[in-house]
Amino acid sequence: MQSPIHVTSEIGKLKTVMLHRPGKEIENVYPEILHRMLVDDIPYLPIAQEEHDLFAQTLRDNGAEVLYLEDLLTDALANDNIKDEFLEKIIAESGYAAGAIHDGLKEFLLSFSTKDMVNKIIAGVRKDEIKTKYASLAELAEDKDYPFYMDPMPNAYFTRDQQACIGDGITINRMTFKARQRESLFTEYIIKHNKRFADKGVEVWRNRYPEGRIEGGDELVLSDHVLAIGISQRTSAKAITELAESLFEKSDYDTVIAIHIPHNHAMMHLDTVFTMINYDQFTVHPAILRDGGHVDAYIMHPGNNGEISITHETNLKEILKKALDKPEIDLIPTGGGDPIIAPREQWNDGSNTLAIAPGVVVTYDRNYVSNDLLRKHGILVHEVRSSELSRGRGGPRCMSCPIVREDLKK
Ligand SMILES: NC(=O)NCCC[C@H](N)C(=O)O
Repeated sequence: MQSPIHVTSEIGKLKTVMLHRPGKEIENVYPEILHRMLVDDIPYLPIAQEEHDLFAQTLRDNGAEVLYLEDLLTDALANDNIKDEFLEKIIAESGYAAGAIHDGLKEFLLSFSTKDMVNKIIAGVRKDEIKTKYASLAELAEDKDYPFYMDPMPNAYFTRDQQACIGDGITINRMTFKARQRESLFTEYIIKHNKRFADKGVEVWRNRYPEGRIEGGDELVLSDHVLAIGISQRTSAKAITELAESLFEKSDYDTVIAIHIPHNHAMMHLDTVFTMINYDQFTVHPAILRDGGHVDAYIMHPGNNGEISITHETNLKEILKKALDKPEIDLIPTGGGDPIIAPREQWNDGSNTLAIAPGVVVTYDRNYVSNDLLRKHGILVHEVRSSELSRGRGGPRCMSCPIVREDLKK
């Protein structure tokens, strides 16, 4: 049976992609919680939505089917029993497994249509929106001034991270920070219960329950047998090992390149500093390269007796040449490598390009130095508006989860 998920590269023509249109969750962020919510500023919602609609239209204009996370989840919850089970889980993961607040939240959320309920869960539930029949002292007195029972999910529009499609399967991710952990429960329900995916042979390479942390921004599908993964602020060596074991056992993937990157907010995932844009071309933020273009990379292959063999290599170009079987690799530096322009444009996701076909990318318009350089290297660049979307600290790759891409010609 043909899986509804099929992604064997970063660059094959994009056929189907999942997005989330930013909603009220953006307006439930205020300065005191910015840091914990993993954003650096508060986007102006009407403009963020306009920009996001233009991004989605750019993808459609180039032949991609755009699916929205909120619609996929709504359809997955069509059956009342599944909706009830989902509500129990999301309320428990929000901190209320039982009790008056649990009951109040459930009654409140069930008063909406399923679509509005999904949007409400993403937006967050304020304390003054529900009435509880009885509240314990802890519920009344602890965190009295905190306004939410259910926190908003302002990062939900970065649909890259909650999961990642690899080959005919998916990783449903255990995310690092509390602010994002509930988001991958949505993916679990979509894969299990949305008719497009349920019982259609989708392999789950790794689900959200093992201990190791992993996020899709670190998972780069370089080919039909090579995966690159960031060892980063968001993805641990443990999760990478578990994923490699699963892929080597169950899929055609035989190479996992784990690349160590700085562990900080500006470079939280591998795709904030390194993306594939053509058969032999990549964007790279110069700050991850030591003299002579070196990184710390660990190349993993299936070894003997189910073990994994690991070699340490450092020359990024050589690693990529070998993994992709190419005579040369063009590494295009963000901001031309300038000491001010490169970090400025990287901060606003100048390295975070989304390839929609080999040599064709979508980027933020604000990173004009990097965009011009891409053009000079022969890349076709579709720029999208980015004043507000970029405030969430993610770019076009972060905002998209490819579900189907065309295979590359061999
Ligand atoms: N793949 C990505 O780099 N996604 C960007 C996620 C930004 C979001 N504010 C976060 O910190 O998780």
